[in-house]
This record gives sequence, C-alpha cells and structure tokens, in this order.
Amino acid sequence: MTLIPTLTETLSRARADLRIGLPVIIGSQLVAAVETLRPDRLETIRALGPAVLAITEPRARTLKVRVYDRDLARIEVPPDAGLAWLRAVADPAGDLMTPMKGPFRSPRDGQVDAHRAGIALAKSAQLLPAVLVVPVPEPPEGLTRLSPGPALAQMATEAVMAPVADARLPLLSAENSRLHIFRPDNGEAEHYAVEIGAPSRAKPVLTRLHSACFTGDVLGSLKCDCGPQLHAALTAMGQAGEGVLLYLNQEGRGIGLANKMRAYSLQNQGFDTVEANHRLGFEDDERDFRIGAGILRKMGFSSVRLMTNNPKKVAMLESHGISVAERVPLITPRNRHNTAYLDVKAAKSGHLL
Ligand SMILES: Nc1nc2c(ncn2[C@@H]2O[C@H](COP(=O)(O)OP(=O)(O)OP(=O)(O)O)[C@@H](O)[C@H]2O)c(=O)[nH]1
Ligand SMILES: [Zn+2]
Repeated sequence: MTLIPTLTETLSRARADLRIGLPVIIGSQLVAAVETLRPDRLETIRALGPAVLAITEPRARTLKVRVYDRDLARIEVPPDAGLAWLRAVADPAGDLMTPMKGPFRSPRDGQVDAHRAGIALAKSAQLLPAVLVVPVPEPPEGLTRLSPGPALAQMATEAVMAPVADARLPLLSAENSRLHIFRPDNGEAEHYAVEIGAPSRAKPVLTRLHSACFTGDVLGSLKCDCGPQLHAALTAMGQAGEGVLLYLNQEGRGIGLANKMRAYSLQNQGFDTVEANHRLGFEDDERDFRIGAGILRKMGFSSVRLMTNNPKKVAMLESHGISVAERVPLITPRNRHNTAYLDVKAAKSGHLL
C-alpha cells in the first residue's frame, strides 16, 4: 500500500485544517472557514485576489442575499471589509442588535463546486457554514489540496464503521450490559452501542437511536427531552432483559455543541429551534441517519422495534437495510422549559407527540 493519503484521509486532514484556522486548496480556489480565520491570515489571503464569502441558502434568506446557486450564495467581499464584517455575515448573534445592511453584491457566473465543498467541510468540522474563497491560479505550498467534485462525492458517501473495543458494563437500569465502541473510517466522531442482555439476531430487537445531548443527557437540562428519553429507553430495555441503545455522537442534531449553544442563544432572543438552526445557516437537522443503520448491520441486527417519535428515523432505517417491525413511542414529561420545544418538533419536524 502506498503512503500517499487517500481522498478520505485528505478530507479528514482538511477538516482539521479548517478547525485550526488554516485554509485549504479546493480545485483552484483557496478556502478558509470564517469562524477560525485570524486577522493576520486574512490580510495575507486578501492580498491574493478578489474574495467572495460563500454562505448557505438558509443564512442567505435571513440576510436577504440573492441565491443564484441553489443551496448556497456568494457575496463579494467589499475591499474595506475586515474580519468583523465577515463574522457578522457568518454569525447571526448580532442580527437583531446590529443588522447587516446590504446591498450585497452576488456574482452569478462561474463554478461553485469549490465553494460547496468548502461549506460541506466547514459543516463537518462543526464550524459555522461560511467560507472565504479566493481564486489562486498558483496555490501556495504546504496547504491541503482537494478536487471539488471527488471531495463532494466522497463526503456524501456512507462512512464505514469498525468495531474497536467492547466490554461488560453493568448499569443501574440493566446489570447485564456491554458497551461497544465503533470508529468511522473518515476521522469523524466515534459512536457507541449499549447492548443489553443477549438479544437474538433472528428477531426484531428493542432499539433506540439516541443522538448525543450533553446538556440533556449529562447536565439534566430542562430545555429538551433527551435525558429523560435516554433513561426511559435504558429502563425499558432493562425491564425487557434485552435491547440495543446506540449513542450517536451527533450533538445538536449534528451541528455540534458550540453551534447548539449559538442556537440556544438565538432561542433566548425568541427564535424557535428550527428558526435558530436556519439563521445559523444549517438545515433543521444535519444528522447523518445512515450511521445508526450501519452500526446495527455491523452488530448483526436486521430488524428492530424502534423507540422513537421521529418518523424520519423509521424511514431512514428502512431505506438502509434495517426493517422496523414496530415503532415504540417514547413520551417523556413536559415542563415549562421544554413544552414550546416539543410543540415545534411536532409542528415543524413531523414528530408524533
Ligand atoms: N440544533 C439543536 N439541537 C438540539 C436542540 N435541542 C436538542 N437538540 C439535539 O437534538 C437531538 C435530539 O435527538 P433525539 O432525541 O435522538 O432525536 P429526535 O429527532 O428528537 O427523535 P426521537 O427519537 O423521537 O427522540 C440531540 O442531538 C440534541 O442535542 C436545539 O434546540 N437545537
Ligand atoms: Zn437534548
């Protein structure tokens, strides 16, 4: 085997580069994440040529920027615009106090694959989806290089999950349990499976796909239903004597904890959970639901009784080789902090509550 990095490995490097504030080269464009860009580097980048800022369609809608490229919009960066201007376009925190005023000039022509790949990389690095893009006919040495088309195609493929380690882990809710760790081949977060009892692989297994919620699962936040859902699922599996709970590290419906806190801050300004995601430039739900199906298949399960109120989880499993024999509702108590959130999930996200 050659020592030259594969595309998957190069993408993983590029993601790390953006997180630490290094630009990457995509095709013939230099691409930098606005969130991690430092002032001295911005100056060097601006000296290379005319820059555009690429943002997603939901962020563009908030800023009333014209969208000519379907899922993304480009804004010409004015000559006198500095880091504060770029950050104000990228980050909605100041939208209400100091609204961004146009007119924004949006180019219509040219290729946008590099911009699109840059935004996808920023999202997978759990950064704000806004990237500065400058054409570089002669790319500087030392930066990670990608081709836009193959990069986009590779990012859209399903990660391969490898079992890494597992051990017995007696739980309060189920003494006879094992924790399994799965590692994806794309350098992204590891995911966990709690196997309770010794469920048969030949019949539907009681299953929960739980997305990480540090605030709810660990801190006992009252703003969402995650903590109570996690414990209710484990308790039900303990009582049944068997089950599988997948703990998927897709915090904040896939946007990461930092962005989730940005979303909470917008919710404190009066926006609901879906509007907050959109103002930040994300879709309502950025989770890759294939991960859960992949882990279940790896564990030898092909049929589940799924504990969820989210019909999309059912549909996703069905379309990725896991049949859902039954949907088991998972209703937890309301309180004055989570009731509006639960109503929005029902009204806008199709949850059956
Ligand atoms: N972006 C964002 N994420 C949130 C917010 N509140 C909770 N979350 C995240 O939402 C996810 C909830 O995941 P789940 O409970 O597995 O999924 P679900 O889609 O609600 O479906 P159920 O199976 O019915 O619970 C977790 O990743 C939480 O961190 C919010 O206001 N904004
Ligand atoms: Zn939560």
